[in-house]
Amino acid sequence: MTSPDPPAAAVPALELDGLTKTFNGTRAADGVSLAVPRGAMLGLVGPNGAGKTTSLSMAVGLLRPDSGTARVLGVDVWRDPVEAKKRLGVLPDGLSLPERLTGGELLDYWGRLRGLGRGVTRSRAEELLKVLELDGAERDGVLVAEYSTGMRKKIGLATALLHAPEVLVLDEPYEAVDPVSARVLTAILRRFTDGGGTVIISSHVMALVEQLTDRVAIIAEGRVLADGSLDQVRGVDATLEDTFVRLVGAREVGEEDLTWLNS
Ligand SMILES: Nc1ncnc2c1ncn2[C@@H]1O[C@H](COP(=O)(O)OP(=O)(O)OP(=O)(O)O)[C@@H](O)[C@H]1O
Repeated sequence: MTSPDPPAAAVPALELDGLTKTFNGTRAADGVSLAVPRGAMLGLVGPNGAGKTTSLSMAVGLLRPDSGTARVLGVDVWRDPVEAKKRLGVLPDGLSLPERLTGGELLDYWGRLRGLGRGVTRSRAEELLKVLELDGAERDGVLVAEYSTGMRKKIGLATALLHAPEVLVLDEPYEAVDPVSARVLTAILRRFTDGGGTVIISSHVMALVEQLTDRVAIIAEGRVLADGSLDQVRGVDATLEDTFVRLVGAREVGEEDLTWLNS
């Protein structure tokens, strides 16, 4: 007898099980397992080269794992990529976008790829450009090729949101974004989770993760070292940064290092 399917609400928004990836003998991800409940905002933190981008790329169908599975709302990303990707909005690391289009033209193109109607795409694109303060550039006919780093991040986010996904996976969404736009981004993400959506972001900024997210996972050398609610991971009287440094290990700059920098 097969066991009955779990109720829909009990199925995690994102479930990673034993994801592993080796590049040229280096284990970038070494059995990464995580379950992110629906409606949660999870911050994925870890030092440079910890395996965050590798894990997120495998989680969203951009990088094939050597082993392990990734499920979005119960749908296997690698077995049923079309169905899984309908539910996913992704801001990948180093996103490459068609360059010779304005932001509005890019969103129009993206809407077609996503199978959205013309009218829906146009009204959502207009709203996204306005909220993300890219409407001025649009009026001036600025091409994505001419966008600043922060503007590229914002238009990338707009492409991730356009089809109204249920799960957002954003690799360093706040990187290079000015403080005013960062507030807008936070408001969008909060509204998204308030409406039942789930957000996974990676970031190096511990204070931001502490302020924004309700769950956190710490990853180092391709392994998840801690995962849970903020209080579970850091305890009640430690900061996330303290916990991060304790788990990952501090590196000191010794007196004898870089002495040639002293004048
Ligand atoms: N395409 C690739 N080819 C070879 N090695 C890779 C590739 N992508 C990642 N790596 C290696 O895998 C490891 C994990 O890299 P990854 O980019 O996942 O780390 P990260 O946690 O996202 O780092 P950062 O915080 O610096 O962005 C690193 O050792 C990196 O050099």
